[in-house]
Amino acid sequence: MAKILLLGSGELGKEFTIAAKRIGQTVIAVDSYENAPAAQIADMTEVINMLDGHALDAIVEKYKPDYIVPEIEAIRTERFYEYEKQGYTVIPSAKAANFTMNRKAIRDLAAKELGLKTAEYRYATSVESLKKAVLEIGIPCVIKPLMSSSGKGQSIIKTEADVKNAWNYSQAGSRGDVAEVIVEAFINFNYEITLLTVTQQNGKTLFCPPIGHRQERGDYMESWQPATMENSALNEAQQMAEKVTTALSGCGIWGVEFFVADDGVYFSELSPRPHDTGMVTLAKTQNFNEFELHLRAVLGLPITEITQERIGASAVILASENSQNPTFEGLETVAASPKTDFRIFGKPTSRPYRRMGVVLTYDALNGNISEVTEKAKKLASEVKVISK
Ligand SMILES: Nc1ncnc2c1ncn2[C@@H]1O[C@H](COP(=O)(O)OP(=O)(O)OP(=O)(O)O)[C@@H](O)[C@H]1O
Ligand SMILES: NCC(=O)N[C@@H]1O[C@H](COP(=O)([O-])[O-])[C@@H](O)[C@H]1O
Ligand SMILES: [Mg+2]
Repeated sequence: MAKILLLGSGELGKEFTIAAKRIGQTVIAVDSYENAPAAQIADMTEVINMLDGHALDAIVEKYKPDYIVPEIEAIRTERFYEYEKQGYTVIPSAKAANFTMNRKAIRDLAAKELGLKTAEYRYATSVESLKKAVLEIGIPCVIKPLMSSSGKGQSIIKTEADVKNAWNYSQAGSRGDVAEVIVEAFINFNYEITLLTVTQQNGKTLFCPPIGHRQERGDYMESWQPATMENSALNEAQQMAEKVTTALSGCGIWGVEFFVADDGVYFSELSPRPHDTGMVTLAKTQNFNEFELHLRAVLGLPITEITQERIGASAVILASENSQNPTFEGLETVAASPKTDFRIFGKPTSRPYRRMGVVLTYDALNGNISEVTEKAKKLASEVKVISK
C-alpha cells in the first residue's frame, strides 16, 4: 500500500484522507498545529512549519513517502524540485506546486507564456509603486498579496485614497516572505466558475461539470453544480484548463478558476489539488467526489469517466469569534431537512470567518439548482458556532 505524505491537513485533506483510508492507503498528515482535521483520522501526524525547508526535508527523510501531496500553498515548495530529483513523486508536480503558491509565477505563465486571457495586471512592492500600478490599471482594481489564499489580504481599491490601506492590509494578510502584491483590473463578470480538471497517468484529461460559486471577502460562501453556462464558454474554459495543467505537468485534480464576462472567459488562477468550492461534490453530485478523483489520479488508477449523478450545492458554516473547542447549534434543523447532509471539520479552534463546516444539499438531475443553492445557504445560516 502507498505511503502518502499529506502537507496540509484541513477540511480538504480530511476528505482526501477518508478517501485514501477507504481503499487501504497509509496517510501521514502534516500541519502547523495539533489535531488538524485530517490529523484526526490519518495513520500518523506531524506538526511542523512547512515553510521551513529543513523541517520539511526531515519529514520527507523520515517517512520516505511514495507520494507527497500538498494540501495548502504555504509550503517551502522550492524543496519539491530537490525531492523530485531524489526520486520522490510530488503531486501533481514540483513545478505545479511551486508556481501556484506564488501569484506572480502562475499569472506570468498563464498570460505571457500560454497567452490565456486574464485581467490586466501589474506588480507593486511598496505604497509608492502600488499608487503607480493602480493608476496604470485603473480604478476599481483588486489588490492581492503574491502569497495568500482564501482572500486573505485581498481588497478592492475604489478610490485613490484606498491605496495605503490596501497596501497595509495586503501585508498583514500575506503569508510568505515576499512583500509584493498583484494589482488586477476589476473584472465585472456575469458569473464565475471552478472547472475541476483531472490529469491522469494515461494522458487522458477529464473535466467535471462546472461549479458555480459566490464569494465574499475573497472567500467562497456557496457553490453549486452544475453551473449553467453556454457551451462555447465551457469549451473555452476547458481548453484553457488543459493548456495550463499541461504546462504545469503531473497527475491529480486541479481547481481551475474562471470569470465569465460579456467579453469572454478570463482565467483567474488554479489550485493543483481539490478546491474548496468542489466540496459540493460531497453531495454525491458525481460518480466520484473530487477527493476520490484526486486520490485515483495520484495512485495512477485509471478514471474512465466522470458522470453527473444529481445536482447539488454547498454553503459554508463560518465562525464569528475566537474560541477553543467550539460547539455547534442548529445541526438538528439541518439534519431534519430532506436531501441534505453536512460536514463539521473538527477544527480545534475558531476565529472570525474561519470555515468550520459545510451544509450540502442535492436533488435529482431535473431539479432546480437555484432552489437547491438557496436551501443550502438558508440552512447554513441557521448553524451557529458556539464559543465556550
Ligand atoms: N480581478 C478580479 N476582478 C473581479 N473579482 C475578482 C478579481 N480577482 C478576484 N476576484 C474575486 O475574489 C475572489 C477570490 O480571488 P482569488 O481566487 O484570486 O483569491 P484567493 O485568495 O486565491 O482565493 P482562494 O484561495 O479561495 O481561491 C474571486 O473568486 C472573485 O470572486
Ligand atoms: N481556499 C483554500 C482552502 O479552502 N483550503 C482549505 O482550508 C484549510 C485551511 O483552513 P484554516 O485557515 O481554517 O486552517 C486548508 O488546509 C485546506 O483544507
Ligand atoms: Mg481563488
